[in-house]
Parts: sequence; C-alpha cells; structure tokens
Amino acid sequence: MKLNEQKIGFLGAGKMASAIIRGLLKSGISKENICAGEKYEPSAEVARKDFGIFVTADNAEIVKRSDVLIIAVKPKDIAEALSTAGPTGQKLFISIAAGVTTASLEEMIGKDARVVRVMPNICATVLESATGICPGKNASKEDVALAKEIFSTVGVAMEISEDLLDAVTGLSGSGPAYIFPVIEAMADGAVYAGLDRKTAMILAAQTVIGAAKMVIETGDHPAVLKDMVCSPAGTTIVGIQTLEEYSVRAAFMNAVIDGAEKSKEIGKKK
Ligand SMILES: NC(=O)C1=CN([C@@H]2O[C@H](COP(=O)(O)OP(=O)(O)OC[C@H]3O[C@@H](n4cnc5c(N)ncnc54)[C@H](O)[C@@H]3O)[C@@H](O)[C@H]2O)C=CC1
Ligand SMILES: O=C(O)[C@@H]1CCC=N1
Repeated sequence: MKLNEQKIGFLGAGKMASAIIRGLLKSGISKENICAGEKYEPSAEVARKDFGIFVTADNAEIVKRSDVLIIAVKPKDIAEALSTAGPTGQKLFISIAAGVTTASLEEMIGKDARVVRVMPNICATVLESATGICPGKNASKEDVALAKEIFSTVGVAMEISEDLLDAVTGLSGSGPAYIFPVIEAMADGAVYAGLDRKTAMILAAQTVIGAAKMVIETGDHPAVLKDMVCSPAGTTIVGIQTLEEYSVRAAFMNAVIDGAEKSKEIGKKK
C-alpha cells in the first residue's frame, strides 16, 4: 500500500486536519487524493481555498471516495460524524482524537473495523509534530506502516503501545501549549530587562529550538546540558535557583500527568 496511491479522507477539517493536509501536500501527495468532510461551511471554504481539495458536509461522500479515513473531529463529535458516514466497508480508520480508545472506535465503526489511533500535536502545522501511533486489534502491520508514513510527513512518528498513548497525549499532544507560555514569559522577562518585544520573542523561541536540538542531537541528559550553561557564581545558576524556588519542574511534571489522566478519563466516557 503506497501512500501516494491512497485516497485519504478527513472527517473534520479543523486545525489538526489542516496541519496534516498541509504536510501531505508538501510531501508530494496529489490534492486529488485528499478530501474532507466538514460540517461548518466557513471552515470547509477555508480548506477548499487553502488546499484546493474536495470538501463537503456530506461525510458519507467522503467515506465513499476514500481508502483511508482520518477522524479529526473533537472526541465528543465522533459518534455523530460516524453516524453520518454511511457504509464504511473495510476501510482503514485513523483517529487523532484525544483519549478515545481503539476498542471504543471499533465499537462505533464495527467490530471488525481496521483502526489505528494516533496522537500528533499542533506543531504538525510547521511539520514538526511529535506523534505516537498504536494499532487497534484488527489493524495490520501495513496499516500501521501507512499511518506512520502519513504522520512522518508532518514530523516524527513513533509506534507506542496503546496503554501508553494517554501518556503521549499528556506529553507531546498537549505539550506545545505548555511551552508557548514559557516562550511568552521568557520574552516578558527580557522586555522587563529592556529588550524590544519582537527581538525578545525571536530570541526566546530560538532558545527553545536550540535547547530541543541539543537534547536530540547530543543524546546527553538534559541535566548534563543544563550544567554546561551554569557557570560557577554566574548568571544562569541564579535563574535556576528561582525556577527551583517556584517548583517549576514539579509544575511541568504535574501538567503532563494531569493531561495523561484527562486523556484516560475521556477514554472511560466513550
Ligand atoms: N488541537 C490540538 O493541538 C490537537 C488535537 N487533537 C485531536 O484532534 C481532533 C481535532 O482537534 P482540532 O483540529 O483541534 O479541532 P477543530 O475544532 O479545529 O476541528 C474539528 C472540526 O471538525 C468539524 N466537525 C465537527 N463535527 C463534525 C461532523 N459531524 N462532521 C464533519 N465535521 C465535523 C468542526 O466543524 C471542526 O472544523 C480532536 O479529537 C483532538 O482531540 C490531537 C492532537 C493535538
Ligand atoms: O486539549 C486537547 O484535548 C487536545 C488533545 C491534545 C492536544 N489538544
């Protein structure tokens, strides 16, 4: 199953679907092979204009046209989107919905449904998603490989067992929202210290990119990298002391745990 031979249909054409569509188009997938079901006409129109793809409010039409369906509506809207999807046959369903388990998707689509559950993040918009992927009980190795190929067009994609996908959701699914305020707050500090806002924002964001690259490219533990920055009696260790005083590391750790628990809770409701 080659990716460029697949007809890919999205149920929902919101923020995440748009990010993934952008990645697929950038990687050379033809716009003729992508379509989307979107019930809110202004969003449908934006997707038509931005991507030149076929978009309709008729989900059954999207299912008919597609080999692979990507469920990209909010968890609470999945039941409705699937109830309007018409016959689904043996098509592959890939869900990016937070918390919703492959078992509950199989229950909604059909007990033999081929389902892959995926947790990407909003950085797919700039092709830098960190994505976890797990198969449902009827998905084949090829199905997982295809999902991996799709999500590799928008960043890094890794197979993870389903019992750990809530942890992935708390970490990389929600994570960008934990880092954006860090960038804003660091820039605020620099503005306080006299830098103009634009310069402060660029330097703060680039600092996050650079720090992330250091972790990935050196393979060193973050604590080792932190020590490289902290000169004895220097400027950094005083900042580290402040972060420790405010329990910033505990706050980040708890934020990820909270996100993972919420994901689990959403899964129990379905
Ligand atoms: N926003 C994020 O950072 C991330 C979101 N997700 C998951 O991605 C999914 C989509 O989230 P977003 O793109 O943020 O939401 P969104 O609200 O931007 O997009 C959802 C779209 O689905 C449409 N829709 C709702 N019911 C529909 C139906 N029955 N038929 C057709 N279209 C319908 C809405 O009009 C909307 O345009 C969610 O399940 C979320 O858990 C996963 C990872 C990250
Ligand atoms: O907040 C949410 O529920 C979605 C899923 C992961 C990121 N955003």
